Parts: sequence; C-alpha cells; structure tokens
Amino acid sequence: MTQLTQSPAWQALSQLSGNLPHMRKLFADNPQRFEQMSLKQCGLFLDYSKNRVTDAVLQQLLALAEEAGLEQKIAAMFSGEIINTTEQRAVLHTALRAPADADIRVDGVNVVPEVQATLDKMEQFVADIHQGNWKGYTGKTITDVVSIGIGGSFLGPKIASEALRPYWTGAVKCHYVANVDATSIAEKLKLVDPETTLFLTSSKSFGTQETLTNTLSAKAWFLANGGTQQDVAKHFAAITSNVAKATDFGIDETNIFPMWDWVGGRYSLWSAIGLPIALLVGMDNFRALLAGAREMDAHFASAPFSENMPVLMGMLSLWYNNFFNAQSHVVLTYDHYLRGLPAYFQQLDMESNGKSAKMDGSQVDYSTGPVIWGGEGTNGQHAYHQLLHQGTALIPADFILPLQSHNPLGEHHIQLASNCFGQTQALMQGRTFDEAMAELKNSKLSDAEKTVIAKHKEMAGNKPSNTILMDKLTPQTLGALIALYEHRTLVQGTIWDINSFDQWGVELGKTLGNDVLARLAADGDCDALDASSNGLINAFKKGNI
Ligand SMILES: O=P(O)(O)OC[C@H]1O[C@](O)(CO)[C@@H](O)[C@@H]1O
Repeated sequence: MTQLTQSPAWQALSQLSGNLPHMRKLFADNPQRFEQMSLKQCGLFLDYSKNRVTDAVLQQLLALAEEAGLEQKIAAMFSGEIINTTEQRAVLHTALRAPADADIRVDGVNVVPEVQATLDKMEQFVADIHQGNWKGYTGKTITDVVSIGIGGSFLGPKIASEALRPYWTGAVKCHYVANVDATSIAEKLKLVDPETTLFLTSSKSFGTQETLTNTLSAKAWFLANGGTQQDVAKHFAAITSNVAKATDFGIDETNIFPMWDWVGGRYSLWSAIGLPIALLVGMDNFRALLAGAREMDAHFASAPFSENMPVLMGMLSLWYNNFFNAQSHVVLTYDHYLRGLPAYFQQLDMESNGKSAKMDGSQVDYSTGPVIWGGEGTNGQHAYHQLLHQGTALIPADFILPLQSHNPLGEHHIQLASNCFGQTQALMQGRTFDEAMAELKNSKLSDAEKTVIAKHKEMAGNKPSNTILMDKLTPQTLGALIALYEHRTLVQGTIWDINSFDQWGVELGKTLGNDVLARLAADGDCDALDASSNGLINAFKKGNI
C-alpha cells in the first residue's frame, strides 16, 4: 500500500463507503440538506446534495485533500513554480487572466506585461478585421476566418465559440479545421473565398503534423486560386511559441501572436489561441470570458476547502472513482449552446489525469482519471440515460443548466428545466419494487406477471449527481465554468500524486505515427514490424483489400 491509501483519511473513507444510508433517507432525515450542500460562487450555483455523502464523508474528503498537500499545490501553481516536473515547466494558464497589475514570475521575469501586450495586440487585430482596415489581396475586407489547429489549439476555442453564439458580432464567420483527413479542410475551403479569407494557424509548437499539413494545403489552395506569394502576409497569421518555425514556414513575423511554454495546450483558450473566439464575439466579450475565469481563480485560491467549488467537485468525483469503482463521469449540458462542453472537458480531464506514474515515477495502486463523456440534454435522455438509471456501472453525473434561455420561446425552457431536475431526482430516488407494483395496480396482468414487470421497473436509485446553475450563459459565466473544471482537474491530480500537465502517451502516438508514415511512403513491402502492423501497412500500399 502507498502513502495515499494508508493515510488516515483514505482509511476512514474506505470504512464510510460501506456504511452509507440511501440518499432517499439522507434527504428524509435532513430537510436542510439542500441549503447545507449547495453554494454560489462566481455566477455559478452548485447543488451537491444529491451525492452519497454525509458530514463525516465530506470531512474526510477534505482531510484527504489537506493530507495530500492541495493547499500547497494550489499556491505553487499560482505562483509559477515548476509543477510540470517532467517537462520542467510552470503551469500558468491563470496568468493569462490575472489582473493587469499582477506580478507572476517565471525564471525571475514577470510574465503579466507580455500577456497584457498580447491582449492589446489581439484587440488591435480584432478591431482591424471588424472595421475593415485589414484588407485582403484585392482590397476586400475579411469575411471568413479559417482556424487551423488541433487538440488544445482547437477544441477550447471551438467549444467557446459555439457556446457564445448569442454574442457573435456578425463581422466575420469562423471555420475550424483540425483533422488531417483532407475532407476536413476540403469541405471548409468550399465555403470560403480566397480574397476575403484569413487563415489562422494555432500551434504552440508549430510542429504538429495535422496543423502543418492543413496549413500547407490552405496555402496551396490560396496560391492556386488567385493569391500570390506576396499576398500571403495579408491572409495568413499564426499563434505559436515557436516564432522561428512559423516564419520559416512563410508566416509574416508581424502576423504572429505569442504563446508560452508555461501554458499547456488544453489550458490555452485564454491566450491568443482564443483569437477566433475574440474575432467572433469581440474583444470586450473575450475579456469578460477572462474575467469570469479570473473570479474562479480567486475563489479557488482563497476559499476554505469546505466552500471551495472546484475542491468539492474534484473530491466528490474522486470519492466515486476510488471508493465505489466508478470508471466514468458524465457531463450533461441542458443548453444547446453548451453541447460541445462535454468533449472539451473530456480532453481537459483525460489528457491531464489519464496517468499511472506518480510524481516520483513509481506506479499508482489506485485508479486515476475516469472516462469523461456526455452530451446535451434532453437528447441523452432518449439514449444513454437508460444505462445511468438501470445499468450495472455507477456513473456520477454533472447537470448544467442556465436558468434563462437566450431563446425564450413558448414552453421550451420550462420543459428543458423540468427534464433536467426530473433526471437528477430519478437518479437519486430510483423506484422501489413496491412503487412499481403500485403503478401496476390497475393493469389486467396476473399477479405473477406484475411481479416480473415490477422487477424490470425497479430502480435502485442512489445515483449521484451535481447540478450547476447559472442565471444566463454569458462570456463571464462560461469563463467561470471552464476554470471550475480546470481547477477540479488539478485537485484530483494532486490527490493522485500525478502530473496533470504532461501527455507522454499522446507523444508516443505522434512518434509512432511518423515512423509509420515513413514506412508507408517507402518503396516495397514492409516486414520490419509486428505481423499486424506489416499487414495493415502493406494493404494500404496496395490500395485495396
Ligand atoms: O499546439 P500544438 O503544439 O500544435 O499541439 C496541439 C496539441 O497536441 C498535444 O500536444 C497533444 O494532443 C496537445 O497537448 C496540444 O494541444
């Protein structure tokens, strides 16, 4: 057993997990449960009362966080210590939204002035595009932006853009290209005109195969459709920490926005990587997004653990993962604009906490990051919710609902909310056999048949969920919501003693992909690898099965 699993809090939690009353009883015994187990912060309201927790459990979960040194880890992150030890990097996405007068040092240099200068450069760029001062090669204004990037250089901006659709200014349209599959870029290029399109390459490393290949294809298309080499500067810009590589690639240095190695890709939408968001919603709204995240940062850094939203959410999810063997966690957004958020949280959490080596290199002997998945409500209710209610796996859920809709139309929103609350209630209370039998009272079935049907209708309930409410989905509340999940990730990574900020598994995939690429391009059959890999490579070379 490791230090973590031997710790007093872990041992106490282990004991408690086997001795908990059903949530129905917990609610019946304590009419104050909702008031006691909910909190409001940063424009978000969290109801965590529908969890398998008692005061004693919460106390031990918070003790576990303390024993694991969470307070110190939070302070270390905010102050720019090298907490990404395998890459020797600070982790400072919080500096991207820090107050302009903050002093946050990396290698003795305050990084806040360059963050602010980049925001100012973005502001100027957005104004130039929106006001038509930035002209394409034939003197026309820019109407379309094609954002090329993948992973963290894609999903955050894409999901935030989608979420903030009610705030789009209409000045430009934005198209996202990520996959190296030619179909992705080919379909987007069908929608745009070279005279009025700006290509924005987002790549921290400027070395990612998919992004470079897509940018090359965009450039080839531009040159084949009227643009010349001299016109490239008017139509290609980049966001990267590798300025030399971007200029070698042919991007004009004045069109390059900086990125820093102290920002992880999946935490980067707050940097110039978020430029497509700013182009869609305007810089004031982009700054409001930052302000929402900043508010959550301040809360996370200062609130006692018992009132700290990211800490509570992180510890509750860990409770099910480590003590109830819950292998996945579902995020259910009851808002069409937030339909992409589960995919974004999936990348954030699974790339961060999908690890099995501890900080000192030894192996964990407990489970770490669960599978994160989900989708928009109510759609999921007619699909995978069946398994949430009656499947054999325990899947804790987060329900997210804005109280006011951006599209107040008839009865839609009240119905949406009723479904959201109805689901959390059904998950919690389930349906007893007696209740199911009572529902069948007037049916014409025999008693034996009723018993069988009632057995199928019976639901254990006691399925945990959090409900997150906000008045309305705004740039500010979105910023707070995303920062909440970012910090929740750090909380869990700290307890598990893993590095939430590297991604060596992904890197191996990149390396082997490049090796295979060379073999696919080489002449003759491949016989150097395992039989399956050889067979697949040779089938591709042959071009038919
Ligand atoms: O921004 P880059 O350097 O092109 O990297 C893209 C993505 O690739 C990864 O390294 C791995 O998927 C992510 O962490 C990153 O966001």
